[in-house]
Amino acid sequence: MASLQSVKEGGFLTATLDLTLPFEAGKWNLESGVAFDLSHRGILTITPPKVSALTKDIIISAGVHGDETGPIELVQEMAQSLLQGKLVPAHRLLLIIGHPQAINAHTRFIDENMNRLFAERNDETNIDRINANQLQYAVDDFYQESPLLTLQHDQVLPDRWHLDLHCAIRDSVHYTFAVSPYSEKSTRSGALFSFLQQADIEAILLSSAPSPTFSWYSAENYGAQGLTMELGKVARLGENDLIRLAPFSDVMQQLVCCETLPVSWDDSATSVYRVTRSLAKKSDDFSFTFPSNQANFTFFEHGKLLAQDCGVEYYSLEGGEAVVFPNPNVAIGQRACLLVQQTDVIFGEQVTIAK
Ligand SMILES: O=C(O)CCC(=O)N[C@@H](CCC(=O)O)C(=O)O
Ligand SMILES: [Zn+2]
Repeated sequence: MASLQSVKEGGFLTATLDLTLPFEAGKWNLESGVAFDLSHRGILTITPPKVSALTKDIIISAGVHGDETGPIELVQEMAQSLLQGKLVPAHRLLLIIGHPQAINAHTRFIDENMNRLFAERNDETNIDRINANQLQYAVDDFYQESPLLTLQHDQVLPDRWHLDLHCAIRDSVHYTFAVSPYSEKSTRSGALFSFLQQADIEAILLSSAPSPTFSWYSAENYGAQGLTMELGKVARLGENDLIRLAPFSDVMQQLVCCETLPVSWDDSATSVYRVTRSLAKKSDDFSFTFPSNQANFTFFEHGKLLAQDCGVEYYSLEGGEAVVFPNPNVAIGQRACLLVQQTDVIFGEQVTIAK
């Protein structure tokens, strides 16, 4: 079946991954008034039948890492329901399946980690860089060409969100968690944290420095409520336990289809961590003192030797630290792990760390 027809019938993922067929762009409407614009492979903009000052601009992306397939299945499920008219969105949506070549190859990336390519426009010397640029342009177009911009008064920007869905390589003390990228902009709203709690996300990590990730790109450049969502553990396409992700999937659907969600916060229901340090790999000598499959959020008491790199030793800080995303095999210069400590937050229109 031609790829555009396949998307119209709900096969967004299948058409995105079929690289034997040339890409065919298209725009169409459903009787409900929902409008679709397939502008590039894996990039689908959906406009609701009517917009108001309460309408959000929401990006939901998956497949930035090709082997993280549970989230890709969630995006396909949502796309299918919208394309077949079973769900009617209340907000503008950009659905993205980010890296078809890596998904087809069942690998995290082809030549280099695409989720480290969002700090700037890239020289297009490999497919990861070409795709990262394509995603940057798609985000730019979606936010900059929003009809919602004309509905806002006093230079207030539309309410922008970006959920970049991933899953973890290793086991984790918290099966689901979110990473909130660092930005000087107001990108940690009470509504965002309330959404995470309603969706049963177990923990939230507050980054303390800019990162070259996709969700950071939207937060930093567009003030979006951006998150990297870690949803379970990697498995092959079709072999994911989506039941465990059902609370998240349900509330994500409500986010898309309800004009507003109730906002509330219970300090005891979600663990919040602040990133104390990001350890960068400086040489091939880098090693951890624990196994490479150590679970995310494993806690180390103060003074424990965690890693060494060319004679420099890294010990856990006062109060102890937990390790997240430990990976000694990253490219030199890249993050080998995050170290985090639990923190209290003050909940309000924006969420801040309690000093
Ligand atoms: O499990 C792992 O080690 C990696 C899972 C993953 O891809 N995580 C993201 C987090 C991005 C962020 O810090 O916002 C990544 O490493 O790109
Ligand atoms: Zn990932």
